[in-house]
Amino acid sequence: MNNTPSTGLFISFEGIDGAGKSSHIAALAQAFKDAGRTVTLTREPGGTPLAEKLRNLLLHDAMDPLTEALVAFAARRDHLVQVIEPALARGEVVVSDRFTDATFAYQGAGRGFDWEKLQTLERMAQTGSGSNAELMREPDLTIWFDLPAAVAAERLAAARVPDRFEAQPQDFFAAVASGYARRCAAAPKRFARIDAHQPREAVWQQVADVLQARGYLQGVQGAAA
Ligand SMILES: Nc1ncnc2c1ncn2[C@@H]1O[C@H](COP(=O)(O)OP(=O)(O)O)[C@@H](O)[C@H]1O
Ligand SMILES: Cc1cn([C@H]2C[C@H](O)[C@@H](COP(=O)(O)OP(=O)(O)O)O2)c(=O)[nH]c1=O
Repeated sequence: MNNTPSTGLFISFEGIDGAGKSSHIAALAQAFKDAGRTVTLTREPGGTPLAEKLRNLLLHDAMDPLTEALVAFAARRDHLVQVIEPALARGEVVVSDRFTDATFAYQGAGRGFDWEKLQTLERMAQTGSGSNAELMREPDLTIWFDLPAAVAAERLAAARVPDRFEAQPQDFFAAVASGYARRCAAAPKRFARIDAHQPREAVWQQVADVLQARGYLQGVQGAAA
């Protein structure tokens, strides 16, 4: 039964590489579908043909930190205009694997790029992307998977061939994690911190509890595979 409101809802998932996001994003999308909502499941960098090309550059070509930030925000702008805003205007649930907090965490805290300049770019890229010219679009909820960098490294070593970011040393990911903590402290209402250093079922339960507590989804069943 669908008794959730049919206004658009924008949820982002964040965390260092290997934090365990991917294991839960599809399950959350399915839970919304089971509740009768239409879901747009997407990711950053990416989500449109142009942004996927920019993703490929970002993940594989060396570039300086400003270029990296500009490429990330260029991809984000296209993603917002082409996909996220239209879906929200249709009343859908948009679930994005990463959004702007990743740029603050990776390019800001990780690469050391100036935080205030990122805030300027954030305002430029995320304002006026939809019908409201004044609105700076942000997620309604950001689910942050917090995991020590050493644990994420162990998980990834067993899992996949690293890309340009995943190949970074553990110190880089400790810095990235501190960037997420800083963004969380600055926007405590938008952020929900998940203790990702738990078995999958316990992590899923925390995600379900957050959605229930915020009134976005009632009686969430089942754990991620
Ligand atoms: N709670 C967990 N405990 C142990 N391993 C996990 C857990 N969640 C995910 N993993 C494993 O860790 C690796 C990284 O998970 P993944 O979901 O791809 O992370 P992310 O999408 O955040 O980079 C995968 O091999 C996955 O199977
Ligand atoms: C959105 C975004 C991601 N990234 C990085 C984080 C990740 O290492 C990488 C891609 O993210 P992700 O899709 O999580 O990688 P994977 O599919 O391999 O799990 O891009 C940035 O550096 N800046 C950004 O703005």
